[in-house]
Amino acid sequence: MSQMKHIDNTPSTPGKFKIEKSPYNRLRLQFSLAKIIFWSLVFVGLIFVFFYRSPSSSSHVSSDLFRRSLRTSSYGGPAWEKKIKASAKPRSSNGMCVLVTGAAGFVGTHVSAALKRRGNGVLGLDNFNDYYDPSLKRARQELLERSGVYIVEADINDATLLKKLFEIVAFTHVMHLAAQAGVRYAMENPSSYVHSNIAGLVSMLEVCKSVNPQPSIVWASSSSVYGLNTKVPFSERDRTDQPASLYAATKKAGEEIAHTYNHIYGLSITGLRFFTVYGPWGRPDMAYFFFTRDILKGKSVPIFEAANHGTVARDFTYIDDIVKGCLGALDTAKKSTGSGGKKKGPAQLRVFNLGNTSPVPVSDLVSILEKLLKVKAKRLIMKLPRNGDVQFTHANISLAQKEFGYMPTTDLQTGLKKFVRWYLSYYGNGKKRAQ
Ligand SMILES: O=C(O)[C@H]1O[C@H](OP(=O)(O)OP(=O)(O)OC[C@H]2O[C@@H](n3ccc(=O)[nH]c3=O)[C@H](O)[C@@H]2O)[C@H](O)[C@@H](O)[C@H]1O
Repeated sequence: MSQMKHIDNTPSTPGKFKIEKSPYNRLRLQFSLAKIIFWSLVFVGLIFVFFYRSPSSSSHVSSDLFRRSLRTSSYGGPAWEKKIKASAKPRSSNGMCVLVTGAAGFVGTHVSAALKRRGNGVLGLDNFNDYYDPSLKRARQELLERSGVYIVEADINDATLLKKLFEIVAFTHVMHLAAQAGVRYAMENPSSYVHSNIAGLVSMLEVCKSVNPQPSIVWASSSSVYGLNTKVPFSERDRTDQPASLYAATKKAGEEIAHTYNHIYGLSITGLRFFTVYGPWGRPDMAYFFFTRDILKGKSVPIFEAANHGTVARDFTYIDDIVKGCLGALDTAKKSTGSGGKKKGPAQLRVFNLGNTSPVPVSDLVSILEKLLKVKAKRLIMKLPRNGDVQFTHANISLAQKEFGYMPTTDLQTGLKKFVRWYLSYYGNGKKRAQ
């Protein structure tokens, strides 16, 4: 301290000592100080405004996120509640009543329609984001509306809305399919995966744990959690700690989050690891879909190849088989044991592979499409990019088979035939094409 005092009192120049002695100069110094502070504040303010408003800063990502998924349309009112109740009403009084998130998505549409067909009450929820052509989602919505399924347009991060839905309807089950899909897109827009697959999942589980009665939850995990695992076929007991993409990492995180909510709150939770699901009304970002579009357009088709001409293969699984698996999981889901945020006893926690058990090389997929479309593909062999892809997937389905009789019956040739028929009828034979 005494040393500090010494330093403070020692002028670096004799002149400086004199300035501080004169009252006039002290006034001038205070005035200059005030000026410096003023201009510093102006400068800091300008920097703040620049970064806050800059389109290339991180705010771009958040505004993009907002545009893509936080769009929650206005809701409420007696007419709105009436629509919800009508959609969610099961045919028989003891029937299942299911909230399907991601209902305008590929799997969500098929599962919602199947549940409604067999007499369950179904309410859809979807944010209709533009990850891929939203008009396809709107067309799926029309399809569902015709069969009596209403879709509420909102994001799963909107907890107020979720709570409101549970106030209107005591859902027995939640089929949680809303997610940011796609393995490669995770490098372009990583925050969208965190937003939907992690924050969105937690938002949904938070509401489910606090309502009374708690619903049973079945949700979409992914074959991608096996990542760099090389032991085939992939079994639920295999390691899943080497994800190759952020998509896979968020799905793996989802499985751990599910464990936590099961453990603390007694929620009954079943995760389904889907293996490359394809079929009519599918996702335009997936290879079989845009290969079809590009073969018809005469554009080249990039076919990935592993090192040393290694085959890249997928356990492509047809949508109808996946729907059967989803319904089987819902039907065998036990009740949650907690209520109002408190656990009363141990609850069911399961994970199942839903695959086809017969991987097909991507080049064979292209050959099948060529035959069905009667057009030769312009093949462009490319090195498997290091952006999230794994070389192969192959499901062991014995667990799902044992638990609820899951047994896929559609081979790739048969499934693609149905897909191509739908594609041509939906987009027209070369007239209206997928974007
Ligand atoms: O099972 C899953 O959990 C995931 O399945 C799906 O991922 P993937 O199996 O990667 O499907 P998809 O992109 O159709 O590529 C198919 C094949 O074509 C190869 N492929 C792909 C693109 C390309 O340009 N060329 C190519 O050869 C590519 O290497 C691959 O071998 C879902 O998109 C994902 O959301 C998730 O659900």
